[in-house]
Amino acid sequence: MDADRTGQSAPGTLLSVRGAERTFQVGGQKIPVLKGIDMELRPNQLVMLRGRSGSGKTTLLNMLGGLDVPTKGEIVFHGHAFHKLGDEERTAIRREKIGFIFQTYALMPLLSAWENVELSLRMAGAPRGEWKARVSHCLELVGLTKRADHRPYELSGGEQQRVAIAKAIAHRPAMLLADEPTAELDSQMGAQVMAVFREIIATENVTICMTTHDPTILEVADHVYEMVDGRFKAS
Ligand SMILES: Nc1ncnc2c1ncn2[C@@H]1O[C@H](COP(=O)(O)OP(=O)(O)OP(=O)(O)O)[C@@H](O)[C@H]1O
Repeated sequence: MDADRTGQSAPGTLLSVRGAERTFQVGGQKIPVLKGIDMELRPNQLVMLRGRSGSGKTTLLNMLGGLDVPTKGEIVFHGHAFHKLGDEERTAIRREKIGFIFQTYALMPLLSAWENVELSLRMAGAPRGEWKARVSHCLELVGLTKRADHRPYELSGGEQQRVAIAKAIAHRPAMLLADEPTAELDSQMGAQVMAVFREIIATENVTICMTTHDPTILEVADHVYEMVDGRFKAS
């Protein structure tokens, strides 16, 4: 990779965002959604983005994961300057180093929990000989060893979200991005998901950045960024 496409960030930084703006063009109109974001993610952190609906959390999360690029500003992940890379290059980095978790689990309905996690290793191109041990380890981490043969419809919402977490970490990403991962869960199941997140950070060398509306789970975060109308409120 040439020097132009690599980025420098401070030592110990996994991801850095500098002056990021995102404007969408709708019809003839320009709509500014992110208006100058600066943030940092360090290894083994749990970071939360909170803010009202429409404040720009999902737009930012998409940029952190290289699904979208800023109109202006810089995003450097793991030494890769996302703002200078094309779709294909960002996709390749994403496949290898980033995991995603969504509000609505995103599992394959006809596959068992085990097969869902295995699919993620298959897609990442992990050697077949490693699948069994890794799937088993990931399901154990999320406390679902006994549910390995169940299909999503045979699992509770919280269990399905934990399968989705096992699936997202199977290929050993450095960063996990989660958009409202507890929004569909009751408070007990939400707390279980947060406990799993803390466990994964402690044992899998991963940083998690998630959006949330739920004030009760903010206290487990290492850092909270509050977003108001496309900017971070000073904390
Ligand atoms: N592709 C797009 N084109 C035009 N406008 C967009 C696009 N994506 C997002 N927006 C607008 O940007 C604003 C922020 O949306 P975003 O989904 O980032 O907010 P959010 O904070 O994640 O909200 P929620 O909590 O409801 O998910 C909204 O007004 C939305 O309509």
